[in-house]
Amino acid sequence: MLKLEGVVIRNGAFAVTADFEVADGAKVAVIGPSGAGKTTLIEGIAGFLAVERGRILWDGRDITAEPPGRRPVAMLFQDGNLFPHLTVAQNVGLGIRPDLKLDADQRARVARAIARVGLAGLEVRKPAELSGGQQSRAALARVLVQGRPLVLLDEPFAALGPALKAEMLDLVAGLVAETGATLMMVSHDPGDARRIADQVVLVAEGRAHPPQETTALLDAPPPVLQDYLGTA
Ligand SMILES: Nc1ncnc2c1ncn2[C@@H]1O[C@H](COP(=O)(O)OP(=O)(O)OP(=O)(O)O)[C@@H](O)[C@H]1O
Repeated sequence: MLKLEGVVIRNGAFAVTADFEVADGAKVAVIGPSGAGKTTLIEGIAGFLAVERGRILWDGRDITAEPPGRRPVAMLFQDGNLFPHLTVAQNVGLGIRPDLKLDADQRARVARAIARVGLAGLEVRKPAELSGGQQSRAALARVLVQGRPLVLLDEPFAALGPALKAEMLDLVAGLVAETGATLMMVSHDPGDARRIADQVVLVAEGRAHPPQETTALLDAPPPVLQDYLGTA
């Protein structure tokens, strides 16, 4: 279980506060107005931004001071997920070892992850030789191969068209269901939350609110969310 205990995460002059728990295996969308602090929250949990106050716990273990690579976290960013000079297999292999010195078992794990996201046969291609959707799949394979129990996505599919985005969201939902991982996904689209998230963390006015049931929140949004959704 992820627990944020009186957490304050700072990003320059801006700070976001969070004090809540996320249950194991939950699928949580992080939504809220632009600039409200969604990325700040996710990067604080991942360890790319320091926690100024409070503690982050995973299964009771204090991970507040751990570097990103030691946290139980795999993260997918908005862009720049793939290295252009490396093949699909090498990009995925980075999820296991940054120096890419993989043994036979590890190479087999890479192959399985690539097959699971539907890219079997494309292992030796470079990112520029893939479509946008295929690039997203390769980035997801790298998340999968890490086998981490907490998956953080920061709007990784924003550049894809609606049909392709829906396909990728369903793939993400399937992958986390298979592995039992907990998912937190930043999105600007409430439709994404309805599609795969059972809960929503609303980030607004410098505060990340505790997870609420997706349909209940989106069907009866509080004023700050109404403004954002344009339903006020
Ligand atoms: N490096 C930085 N230094 C100072 N302020 C920053 C920095 N990065 C972001 N901010 C500010 O922190 C606030 C929160 O940014 P953040 O990216 O977390 O918001 P967000 O909710 O993810 O926004 P968006 O939906 O537009 O991506 C914003 O007001 C932003 O201007």
